[in-house]
Amino acid sequence: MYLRILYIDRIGVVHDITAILAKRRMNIVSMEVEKNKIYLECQSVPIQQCKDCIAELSRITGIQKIDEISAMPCKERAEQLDAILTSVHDGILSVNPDGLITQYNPAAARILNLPVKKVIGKPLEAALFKNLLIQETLQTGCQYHNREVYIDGGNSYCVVSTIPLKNNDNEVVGVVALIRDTQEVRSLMNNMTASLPMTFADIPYASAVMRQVVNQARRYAASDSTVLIRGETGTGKELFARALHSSSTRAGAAFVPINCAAIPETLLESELFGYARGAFTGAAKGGKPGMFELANGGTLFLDEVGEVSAHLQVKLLRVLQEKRVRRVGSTKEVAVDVRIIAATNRNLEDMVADKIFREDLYYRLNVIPLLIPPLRERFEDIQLLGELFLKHFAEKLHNPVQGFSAAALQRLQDYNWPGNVRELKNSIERSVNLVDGTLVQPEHIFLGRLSGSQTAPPSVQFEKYQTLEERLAEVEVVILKETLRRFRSSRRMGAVLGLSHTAVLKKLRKYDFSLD
Ligand SMILES: Nc1ncnc2c1ncn2[C@@H]1O[C@H](COP(=O)(O)OP(=O)(O)OP(=O)(O)O)[C@@H](O)[C@H]1O
Repeated sequence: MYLRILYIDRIGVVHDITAILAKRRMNIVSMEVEKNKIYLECQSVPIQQCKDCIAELSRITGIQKIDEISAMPCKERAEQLDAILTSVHDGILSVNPDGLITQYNPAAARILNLPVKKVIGKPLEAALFKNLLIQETLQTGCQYHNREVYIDGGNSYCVVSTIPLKNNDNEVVGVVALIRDTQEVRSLMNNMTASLPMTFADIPYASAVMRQVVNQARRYAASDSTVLIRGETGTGKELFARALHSSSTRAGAAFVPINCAAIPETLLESELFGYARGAFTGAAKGGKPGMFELANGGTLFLDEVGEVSAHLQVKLLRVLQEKRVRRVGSTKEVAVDVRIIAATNRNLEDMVADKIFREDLYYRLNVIPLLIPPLRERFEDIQLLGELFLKHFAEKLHNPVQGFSAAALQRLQDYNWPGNVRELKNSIERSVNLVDGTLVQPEHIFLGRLSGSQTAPPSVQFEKYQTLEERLAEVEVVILKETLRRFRSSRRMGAVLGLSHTAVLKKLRKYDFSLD
C-alpha cells in the first residue's frame, strides 16, 4: 500500500501518523518526507483495513488530503533514471565512495564490451576499468574532460569525461563518468566540422570542364582504388575527397582527413601510424591508434601528400603495399582496410625527377588521377560561385545585399584567382562586410593581398651584406608577426594574406611562430 499524505506543517504531525500505523500494527516499509507531504510504503493489508486506516489518519489535525498512489516517488525517479540511462547513446558509469559501481548503462556495456551483470556492484578494479580515470577522480576530486583512454582488455579506445560528486563538506562521495566510443566521436566531429559540401550534388559548377571533372569523379567513387587529386591551392580538392568518400560504399565509415603539411614530421609519423604503449616519454598509457587504424573500413585523406618527408614516404609505401600498419614502438602489425585519397598542389613528377618524392610511392598514389582545374580556366563558375557565396555571407552577416553590379562582376571575371575558390570565397566575404547598398560595387572588391593602406608597411632594419632572400625573409617575419597578432588563426591569416591556411601554417612553422 502506497499513500501520499498532504498536511499543514506542525511539530509532531509525522509522529501522529506513524503512531496510528504502529497502533494498527502496520509495518512502514519506506517513507519519504517532503515539504507538507509524506509518502508512505506500508505492508499490504486487506482493503477494508486500508480504508479504516485512511479514515483514522484523515482525522489527525492538519491532514488535508490522503491519496493511494501506485509507487513511491523514489521508485518512479529510479525508473525514469533507468529509462534515460537505457535510452542515451553515451555510456554512463557511476561509482560510490568505496569505488563500487552503482550505475552502468547498456551504452557503456556496448562501448566497453562488458555486460551489465558483470559490472554492477563490483569494484572498479575487478571490472577492469583501471584506465578510465574514475579512480583518479575519486581519489583527487579532479575532473577530466574528453580524455581518450585505452580500454584494458578491450584493445580499443574510448573518450571519457569524469565528474566528481561532492558533499557539503566538499568531500568526494562518488564519480560519474561519461564514456563515448572514439569512432563515434570522430565521425561526429567529421560531420560537425564538415562545413564543406559532402556530396557531388553539393559541388556547384556552371562550366563544361567542371561537369566533366565531377562526372569523372562520380565514376571513380564506385571504385576502391587510390585517387590522387591534383589542383592548385583552393580549387576544392578536399571537397572532392569528401564527395568521393560519401558516394562510395565506405560512406557509412569514417572519413579521416590529415594535412601532412600542417603537422611536424615527428608528430606526423605517430599521427598516421599510432604508437604502442610506452613508445616514448609522454606517450598515452595504452598507446594510441593512428589515422590508418581510425579510418579502418573508411577513407583516409592524405592532404598535401607532396610534403611528406623521405623517411615517412618509405613507411607510407609499405602500408599501401601491405595494407598493414605497425604502430611506432611496436613489433605487432595490424591489418587495415582503408581507401586512400591523396591530394597535392605540388608537381609530383618534377619532385620525382628531382628525387624529392619516391617514384614507387608516386605510382602507388597516382592510380586514379583527378585534376581539378583552376578557377581562371572555368570562367562561367566565377559568377555562379560568386553569387552563391554572396547569398551565403549576406545571410550569415545579416546584410541585405542582393547581387553584383555589372562592373563588380566584370572585376571578378577579369582577375586570375591564384588562390582559386578559396580566394573568391574570402573576397566575397570581405565585400559583404563592406557593402551597404543592395549591390556589390567594384570598390567593395579587394583582390590579391591587402594594399599598404590596410596593413602597416613593415619596418625592417636590414643588416649590411644580406642576400635578397634574407631580406625578404625579414619582411615576411614582420608581416607574419603582425597578422598573427591581429588574427590568431591560420585560416583568417590566410584570408588576409591571400594564402591557403596550410601555406600559413608552413610559414609559421618555418619561423617558429605558434598559434597558441
Ligand atoms: N566548387 C566549390 N563550391 C563551393 N565551395 C568550394 C568549391 N571549391 C572550393 N570551395 C571552397 O573553397 C575552400 C577551399 O576548398 P578546399 O579546402 O577543398 O581546397 P583545396 O584544394 O583542398 O585547398 P588546399 O590545397 O589549399 O588544401 C573551401 O572553403 C571550400 O568550401
